[in-house]
Amino acid sequence: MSALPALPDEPPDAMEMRSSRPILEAVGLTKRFGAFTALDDVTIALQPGEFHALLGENGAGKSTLVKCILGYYQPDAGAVVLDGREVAIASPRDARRLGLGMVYQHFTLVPAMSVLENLVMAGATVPRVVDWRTERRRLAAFMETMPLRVPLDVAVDRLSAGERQKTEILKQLYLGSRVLVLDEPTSVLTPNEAEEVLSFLRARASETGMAVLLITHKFSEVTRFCDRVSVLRKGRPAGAGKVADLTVEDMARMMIGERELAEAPARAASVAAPPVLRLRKLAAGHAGTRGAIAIDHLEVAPGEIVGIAGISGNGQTTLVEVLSGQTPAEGGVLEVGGEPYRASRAEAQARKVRCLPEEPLRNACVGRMSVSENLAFRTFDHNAAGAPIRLLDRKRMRGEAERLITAYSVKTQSPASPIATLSGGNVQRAVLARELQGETDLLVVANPCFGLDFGAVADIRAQLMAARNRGTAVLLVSEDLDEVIALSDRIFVLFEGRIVMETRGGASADPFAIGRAMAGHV
Ligand SMILES: Nc1ncnc2c1ncn2[C@@H]1O[C@H](COP(=O)(O)OP(=O)(O)OP(=O)(O)O)[C@@H](O)[C@H]1O
Repeated sequence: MSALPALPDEPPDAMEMRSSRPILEAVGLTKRFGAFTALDDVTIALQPGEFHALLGENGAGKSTLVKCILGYYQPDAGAVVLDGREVAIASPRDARRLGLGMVYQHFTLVPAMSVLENLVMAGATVPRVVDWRTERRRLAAFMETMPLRVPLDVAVDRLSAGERQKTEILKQLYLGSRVLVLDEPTSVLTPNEAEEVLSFLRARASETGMAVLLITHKFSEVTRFCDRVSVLRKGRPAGAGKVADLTVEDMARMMIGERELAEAPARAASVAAPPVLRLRKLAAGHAGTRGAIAIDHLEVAPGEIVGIAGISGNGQTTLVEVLSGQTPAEGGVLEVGGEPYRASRAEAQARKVRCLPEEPLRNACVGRMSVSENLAFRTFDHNAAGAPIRLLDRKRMRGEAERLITAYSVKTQSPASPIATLSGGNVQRAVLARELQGETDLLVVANPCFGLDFGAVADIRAQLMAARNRGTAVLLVSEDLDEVIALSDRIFVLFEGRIVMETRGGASADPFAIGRAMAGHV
């Protein structure tokens, strides 16, 4: 949000001055899942000291590629070459021993252990008896050299999302990773934290010769931090080059080919009407603890999008859990359509309330069940006319699933595939497809575009605006401030569980004022 500071002195292609032999090459990697080829003859080379972006739409094969390199999957063809020599990487442990590290989108730290314990225990070889005094001294000395700060003795579950992400990165540096793969590392960071982390890693790569492979959906991160880019489309190489020689449009075209993108419908004028959702003095969670909420007053009317802006951990999750029936409210008023609401499945059905929670694979799907079954969660127990049925109508379920898969461009091998085998972005599309079916009076969405490629972001924002224009009341809870501003009619800022600011959305919103309120400065 603030003006971006200058990049480190070294020019982007400084790595060309160094040895031209790549640290790491993945050559002709192919990976099949049954009859489906997720990765087809992909080659990528990382030079010492370079920051290399890996781009591709959801399901393009980015995670599969890095999982093949890091020993999570065994490729069906191709080789991984390290310092000019082919290496066998049978497991993630082998990768770690070779100095190949990864920072995932989800956290891999042990929540109950301290930062110190996590970093020491992550070592490739942990002695049977740990000399904690020596380990602490060594780690403290290492931390002294790091501009990223996290407290060593605090349990990881007490850290903010940003601190956890920094701990994951510090862990990899402490382990001495020479190649670092970052899977959308900034998705849980505030704009300032993202800037801090990427600037630091960029400088570190230039200084030490470490190569960084950055998986991202944000073009601004590519143009600002990366030297080169490789693009995948449908599992195949779709282009590569120096970032300095490419425009954002060039990279976008490589990703999507000739396809055209959805255009967001214009915001229709709204008509004054009584609110669909009404909260008064709503409390949930243990007062005074992280994540607890105490919301004085919040209303969402038909045909409006109300955005809840806030840094992760300020009560958004609890709010969505209360509205989706996962956490009970401890006091106050929660009404939908003018009546008290407890968010049971029957009530949600009757009042036409739909919800897209955070982490939909965990919170809104059963991973081992098929895409078709997951898409039918709302409808499997009644027929097309809405009457209850006793026997599952599998034919209708499959037909409906095929319709939704096409309408929402969900990439799946078949409606019968377990939903857990879909890429993250495609799970998100599938759940949104399910939740937007039929008439919806209230739609609660949490971080709807998290992890989505730019084409999917355009599709989903268009769907949300269309739902609003049809008269649905939409509560949009998002950590992406740009998204909240672009979509919302009104914005509320949540800080430590309370609404600390209300303002208009759209072009008249002041992102700096909202950003200050998000940080508690009002
Ligand atoms: N274990 C698996 N079994 C079957 N299919 C899989 C498996 N893992 C991945 N796939 C399929 O392989 C394709 C590539 O998935 P991958 O996760 O590599 O995509 P991605 O580019 O990382 O996407 P995203 O940006 O959404 O994370 C997808 O169509 C996915 O459904």
